[in-house]
Amino acid sequence: MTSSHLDLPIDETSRARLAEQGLDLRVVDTSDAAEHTAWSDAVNRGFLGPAAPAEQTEARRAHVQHDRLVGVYDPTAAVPAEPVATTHCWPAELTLPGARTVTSWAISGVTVSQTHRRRGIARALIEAELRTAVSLGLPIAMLTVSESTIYARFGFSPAALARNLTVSTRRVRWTGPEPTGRVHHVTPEQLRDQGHPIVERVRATLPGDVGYAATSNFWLRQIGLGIGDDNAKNLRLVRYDDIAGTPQGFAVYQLVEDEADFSNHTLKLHTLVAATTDAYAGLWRFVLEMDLVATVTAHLRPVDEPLRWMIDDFRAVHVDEVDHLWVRVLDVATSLRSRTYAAPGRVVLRVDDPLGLAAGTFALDVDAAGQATVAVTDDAPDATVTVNALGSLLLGGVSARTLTAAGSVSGDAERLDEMFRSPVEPFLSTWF
Ligand SMILES: CC(=O)SCCNC(=O)CCNC(=O)[C@H](O)C(C)(C)COP(=O)(O)OP(=O)(O)OC[C@H]1O[C@@H](n2cnc3c(N)ncnc32)[C@H](O)[C@@H]1OP(=O)(O)O
Repeated sequence: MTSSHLDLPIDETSRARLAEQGLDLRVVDTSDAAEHTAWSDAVNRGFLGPAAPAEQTEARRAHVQHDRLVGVYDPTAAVPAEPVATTHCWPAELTLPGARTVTSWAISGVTVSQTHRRRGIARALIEAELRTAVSLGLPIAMLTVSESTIYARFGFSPAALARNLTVSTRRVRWTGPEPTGRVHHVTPEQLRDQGHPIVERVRATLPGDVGYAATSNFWLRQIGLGIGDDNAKNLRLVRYDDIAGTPQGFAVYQLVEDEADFSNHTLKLHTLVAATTDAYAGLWRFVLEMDLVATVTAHLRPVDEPLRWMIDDFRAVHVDEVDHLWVRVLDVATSLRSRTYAAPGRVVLRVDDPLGLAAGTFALDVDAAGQATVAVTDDAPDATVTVNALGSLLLGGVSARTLTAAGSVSGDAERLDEMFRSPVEPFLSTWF
């Protein structure tokens, strides 16, 4: 990296563009409680949430000390200290196929006040963050989205999908493996220490997953210890230990009563993380066979979830698929080098990028072990891809044939699929 993300100055191009509108683009000083509070209040309002109590906002400040917060300020606004637009970015580890990780630029907290919308402020902010990531030497930017209509224009594309499941548990008989371990009810404090190492073990091999620290609000909110979590009291936590007593998985859920029929509860499964297939079976079976429950809903589950192959009624599970992790390649050679490939070979890729950040022609040579070397080349391309398509292909979960049909890939899709497809479907297990 050329510089730390905390001391890199604000992007000059976007600063100048917004200054023409009388707006001031700057990095928020997180050591200044009032400045952070004003930024945080703007984010809450931008995402249509309630105002947060002062002590919660102050507690959150500790969690953003290593992040880059940006605000756009309008000196003519009635409350000029409160930004009219925000972003929140930090470097995070993204897993790629082959259990490789690459530090990428996570972009979050993108809001523009309703009073200032549709005059190019979000565009200035996003383009600034892309150039910031390039300045930091980070090859990829990534985000999760509130609406799937916003980010393609900036070169992002869905790279890991997710599923929401609804299971009619009365139709289900378990036909999967007999779990050999044991489920324990645990406290949030127990899971705080025991659960995060399991999350890390899974993340290390799961393309699309993104790392977060054991002290982060991302982790703490999953187990009911997040700041200002009104729902925490409703959460139930279980841990799965293998036959030797080693924790191998956990689940977090809550129960919702049907007031007309006490035997008709819904179990909302918030999280189920399993580092072994035995733990996976043990936790799902526990959830599916709970008395007084007729429906299990599970949000944010992997596309290749084995569950339906472990019960006798495939149609007891209703599946809804959504986009989840969006990826934007900034440095093609480093991105392509940062993963392994399913088949050896050579492919010359031309990458088209309207923003000009990643455009070029690159020769990808993969050896018998799946390791890549990448070089800029003048050779004729075997395939041409948009930068959006490259982001989707990079994680291995979207086929080049599909993207050819969609018009974002042309050329030798068959060879791209042989090389790029991942045996594990990419999945991001959190929101950010
Ligand atoms: C990673 C994240 O944080 S995801 C969260 C995104 N934020 C939200 O959903 C909060 C509520 N919405 C907002 O705060 C704002 O409406 C934003 C951030 C979505 C857009 O901000 P604006 O400043 O109005 O966008 P801006 O004027 O820069 O528009 C940029 C482009 O995106 C388009 N665009 C903006 N918002 C939307 C939208 N909601 N849906 C589709 N297109 C959109 C514009 O038409 C424009 O297109 P063009 O440049 O190709 O002609």
